[in-house]
Amino acid sequence: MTRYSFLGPSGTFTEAALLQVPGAEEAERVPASSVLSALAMVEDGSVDGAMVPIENSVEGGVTATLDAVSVAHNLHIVGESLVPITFVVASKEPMPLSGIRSLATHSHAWAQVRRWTEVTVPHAEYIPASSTAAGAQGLLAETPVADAAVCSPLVAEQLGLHVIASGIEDVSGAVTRFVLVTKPGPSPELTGADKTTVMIPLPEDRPGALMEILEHFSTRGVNICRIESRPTGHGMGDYFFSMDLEGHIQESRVADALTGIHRISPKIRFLGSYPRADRKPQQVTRDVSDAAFSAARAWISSLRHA
Ligand SMILES: O=C(O)C(=O)Cc1ccccc1
Repeated sequence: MTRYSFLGPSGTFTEAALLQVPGAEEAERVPASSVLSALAMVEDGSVDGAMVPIENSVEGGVTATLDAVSVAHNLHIVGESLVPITFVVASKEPMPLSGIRSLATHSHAWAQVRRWTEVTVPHAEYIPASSTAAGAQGLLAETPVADAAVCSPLVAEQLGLHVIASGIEDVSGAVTRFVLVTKPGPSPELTGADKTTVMIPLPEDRPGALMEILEHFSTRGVNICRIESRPTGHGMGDYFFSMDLEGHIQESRVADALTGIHRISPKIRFLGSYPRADRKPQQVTRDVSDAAFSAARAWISSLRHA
């Protein structure tokens, strides 16, 4: 039976993301207490894959995931899921908002309700929890971790908690993007609506290196849908770029752009090509189509072998 780890316990947004994976409902789902331990289970072979948050439409990248996946040499992204995020405030017994002195939740959730909490419960202390579901569960412990929790409506319902306020997110319509990570292997097949994730170390002492890298994508019509710089941890000013591109490594324009970038940044790492969660088909202009690339290659080859 397939085994997947995820940021648990049951009822997290990450589990909702995992449940979008075909077959995950029947698979064994192994809760982990952190993103890093979910990924470690993939590395040590105790699970086949891990679902972890990577990017939020309001807060940006999830640095723990970006860094872990980019730096590890034995992890590969094979899929993505998008989960709409909405939060409630829940407590064990009914209570007025004015009575809340402490709120337990995950740091990403806290970051997304800061304005609401500042205005509505300004004196409430933030009690960090390893996930929104863990924070909610903590209310039922013999010594409750907090007066109330910020969690999903589903967790509040599953645990029989009282919902004191709902829709408390500062920006409505927020979505979190999660990735399914496995050990390295062949990428899922080309669907025509795919993404590719790469990690590109910025070469030192090369003025204009970032511009040169971006030009390779630009001239081949490869759209960048996420770009983030992260410190390598090896010294001040030493950075890598984490990027998502539209397209699949099996498409010439993507492969050709990465071939060009390899000459500028030989330590570039390919982290996977996988189907887009929104299935939005790729519009490829004629001059960067696979057919255009193979016609160009055939032409050069005919010149070299004449
Ligand atoms: O704590 C959770 O439920 C998670 O899955 C992490 C998270 C928290 C807030 C928004 C998105 C993901």
